[in-house]
Amino acid sequence: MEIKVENLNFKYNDNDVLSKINLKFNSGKIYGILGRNGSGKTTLIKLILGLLKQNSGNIYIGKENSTTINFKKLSKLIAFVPQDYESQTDISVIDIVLMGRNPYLNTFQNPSKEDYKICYRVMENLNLTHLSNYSFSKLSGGQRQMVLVARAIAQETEFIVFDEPISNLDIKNQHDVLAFIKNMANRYGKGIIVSIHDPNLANRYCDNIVMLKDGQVFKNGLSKDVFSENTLKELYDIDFNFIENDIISHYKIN
Ligand SMILES: Nc1ncnc2c1ncn2[C@@H]1O[C@H](COP(=O)(O)OP(=O)(O)OP(=O)(O)O)[C@@H](O)[C@H]1O
Repeated sequence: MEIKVENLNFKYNDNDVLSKINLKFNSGKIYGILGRNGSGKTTLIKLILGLLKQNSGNIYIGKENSTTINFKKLSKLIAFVPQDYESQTDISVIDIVLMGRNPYLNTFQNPSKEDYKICYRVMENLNLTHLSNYSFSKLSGGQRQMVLVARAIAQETEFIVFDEPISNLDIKNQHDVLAFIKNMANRYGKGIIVSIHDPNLANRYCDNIVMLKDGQVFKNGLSKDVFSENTLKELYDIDFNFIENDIISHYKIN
């Protein structure tokens, strides 16, 4: 499947946030979206998910236009992992993961044994089984993030969109989640769109990179072609060095 963004423009009130965005995302690849705070990464993700409506331009999810596709159908094609999700209610972890099965259920239909099996398998793969009866609202930010990843995987969609999935995670979990995501793309052919701040991790795990700057696509291409010391300096306004395969940033304190 392909997600195609065509000549997209979006404003909040009178402020241009995204202008003339043209992008294509394909199944089986990981696309990292980079850009400084406020550059429009979350806005682009919300537009793809149909949570915001563009002022002009089109987004195609496969052959369907995002403005006319029905929500249930969209939920079987794209899953979303938000930055965080605060639940005030005392809902258990397994019930959160089971929400990933909602697109496959009719109104008032309870999840089947098969739905439970899918959710428990995903939780086992993410080492979350021991948390299944915990209250979601009492977990740490990082644990909540892992549970939201599990919910998205249980949704069994062609694409998964992650908004900064590793921002709350310790270094080991950052690599675990990104390696897991990479496996989803390489082994199961899922398309992954992930907004991410760390260029080093993006370089290591993403096939393609989209850099947003001043509301426009600044660079778009294969990671190996896009990442350079000059490009990163232009994007973030600090110096970078490439040492073998690692990208090291240098911030001078005056
Ligand atoms: N609800 C809103 N109303 C008005 N302006 C908004 C709203 N949400 C975001 N913006 C503005 O839109 C611009 C893009 O925001 P967005 O959240 O897409 O950036 P981002 O690249 O995801 O940032 P970050 O890295 O900090 O998460 C920013 O200038 C922000 O102030």
